[in-house]
Amino acid sequence: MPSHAPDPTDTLDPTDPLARERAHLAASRSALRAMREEVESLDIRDVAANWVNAAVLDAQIKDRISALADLAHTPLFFGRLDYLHAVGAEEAEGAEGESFYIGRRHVHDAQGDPMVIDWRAPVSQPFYRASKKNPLDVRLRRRFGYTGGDLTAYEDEHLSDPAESERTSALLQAEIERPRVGPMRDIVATIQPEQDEIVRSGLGGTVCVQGGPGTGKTAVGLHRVAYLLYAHRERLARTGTLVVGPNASFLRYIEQVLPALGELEVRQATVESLVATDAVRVRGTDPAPTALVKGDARMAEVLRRALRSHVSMPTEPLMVVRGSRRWRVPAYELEEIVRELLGRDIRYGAAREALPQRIAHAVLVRMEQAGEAPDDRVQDAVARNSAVKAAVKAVWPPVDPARLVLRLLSDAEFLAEHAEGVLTEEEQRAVLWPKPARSVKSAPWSVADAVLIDEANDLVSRTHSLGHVVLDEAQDLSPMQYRAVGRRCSTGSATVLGDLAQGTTPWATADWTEALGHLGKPDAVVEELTAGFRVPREVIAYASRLLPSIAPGLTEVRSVRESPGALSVREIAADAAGDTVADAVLDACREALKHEGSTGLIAADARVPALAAALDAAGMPYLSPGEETTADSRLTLVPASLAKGLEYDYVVLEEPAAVVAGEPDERTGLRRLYVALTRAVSGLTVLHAAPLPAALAR
Ligand SMILES: Nc1ncnc2c1ncn2[C@@H]1O[C@H](COP(=O)(O)OP(=O)(O)OP(=O)(O)O)[C@@H](O)[C@H]1O
Repeated sequence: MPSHAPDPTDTLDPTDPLARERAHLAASRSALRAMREEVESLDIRDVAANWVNAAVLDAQIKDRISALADLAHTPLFFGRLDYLHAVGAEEAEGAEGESFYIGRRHVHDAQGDPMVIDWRAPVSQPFYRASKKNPLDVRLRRRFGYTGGDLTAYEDEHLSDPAESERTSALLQAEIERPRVGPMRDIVATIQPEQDEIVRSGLGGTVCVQGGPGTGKTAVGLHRVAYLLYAHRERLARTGTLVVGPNASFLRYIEQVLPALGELEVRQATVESLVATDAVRVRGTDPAPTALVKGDARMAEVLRRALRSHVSMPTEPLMVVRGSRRWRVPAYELEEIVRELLGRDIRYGAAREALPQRIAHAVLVRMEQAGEAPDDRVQDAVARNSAVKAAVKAVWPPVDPARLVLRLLSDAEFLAEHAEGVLTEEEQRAVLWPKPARSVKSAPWSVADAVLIDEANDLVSRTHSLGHVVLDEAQDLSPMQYRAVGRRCSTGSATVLGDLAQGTTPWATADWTEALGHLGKPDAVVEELTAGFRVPREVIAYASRLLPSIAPGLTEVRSVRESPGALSVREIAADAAGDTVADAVLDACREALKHEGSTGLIAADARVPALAAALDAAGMPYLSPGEETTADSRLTLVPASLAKGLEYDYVVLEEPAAVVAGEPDERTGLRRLYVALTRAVSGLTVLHAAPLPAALAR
């Protein structure tokens, strides 16, 4: 596969391929400008009937204008495909194949002919999937290399030429090796075949991706939403899409990927923010054993029972007076109605709303039997009759979900009544608050409690389901949290991304099939990604020493990085307090900062204040995780608990033993360490004064 470097003189030669490609780039850019100008010049005064329409249209136009922006540093196209035959034509027809430029968005000329094809279009797919073994009718695949915004190189693969051997692409490799500054970026130019299969899998099915650190799970998930939005734009615009990530700093890190792909409407949230309500303020924390029980799926059954216990069987007949007549519905018949509603798979609130009409219907039957001919209006009126209302209130009272949970966590008897046979006595004691709470407002709600309230909410009235949800770092969710996410895609589909070896919660997922059951998607397909794009060979080999202790049986990541990576493990002297000497840490950071790109200083959460003070004292500015690295500010101080999902060119990891000790048990500690060890793109320096954990020291 020949690579072509630029020759400044040949830009003038129209027969030179690079010059021609540059000319196509220039022409595409002006075509894009023309498309943007056309939208900008739209006058909506005549078409918008009222100000609401006008505002909506105006917002859509603004979005469209920003989607049509030509970003100086994002190349308009990154590849070209020359087909052997016309797309869709029979090969025998011998029609000359067309050539297509593949880019982030569609660009057409004044005649409407395509200049650049969206990477998500069907004709673009072979750019990602075609190989020498299966050329997919592609004669030539060309990748473009850019320096700044300038097209400076290209690389050809003649996929249908048996004489040309298959080699890895230097441009692709260069893209993978490129140092990181700033937030996460898209990978449209270099999506790999196994990733593309996940990205383009249909909207109907849920896909779960197990993949080690840096295998591109997050990237794949985000590109899948972009793909689905392209392929099912109308449906998803109606139903909505959502990306769920572990914390706010992670969401900030990934937030620019979808807008860069032209998708501005995807909501991003944490599970906590999803279940948050105005009435319930989270300010409490649970000890691990409590959180473990509260996050257990059996809590859903306890809630269901507790809620249904509010329904009581009618013991009195109902008497409805209309005009001079009285209509009597006996208790046994009311009971039948209630039992029928209880037996149906409808929400508590929906059943409560249906009940007056059912009772009214029973009254109407009696009216008909007496020779009257009541119509629907009469039935409505009976349903609104005060006696009916009172009966409904007595039999099927309204329930406030937060109050229901409050009572379960405060009232040992009420809990025992509904947890009988579901939770052990010890488990019941674990979930009860030490002191009963008086009101929803003052209760010490925890994150796990908010999830319980969300479950109760859904039992009362169905949660709105979106069209597609991407769930990242899924391995850390409790069963109850999976359920919370699952009800937000109950009629849609999901992309579940995670790594069992990186689970650091006491309830971390041990098995994807079980987790997918909690999500309500038991039929989801589980795919595995094993090619590692982030972590260089030596570094991943070092981190993988932990795998047998933290997730036996998982496949080790195979780094596709060319660079072996700089790995340095240094023992340093401890100070009087037994801590690593801050000077050594600062020196290692200075050393790392000599390289291009970002540096992350990762340490046990408890060590962060001391390190922050040392950095301040040394006059070294630093960022918090998720804050954007810039050319001037490239050092981030990262508490180990926030490192998940993030990456830095160079990582200085302070005191592995402290990272392990920061967690309640050793396995979780080693998993936390595994996460910290796998954040580096180019180099990792491990500094320790305490002995290294045995699994690592091996
Ligand atoms: N096909 C690809 N081409 C170029 N870069 C890629 C590709 N796939 C992934 N990467 C890069 O590899 C890095 C790791 O990707 P990503 O964060 O998606 O991995 P992950 O599996 O979610 O990792 P973790 O388990 O640590 O959260 C990112 O910088 C991403 O851009």
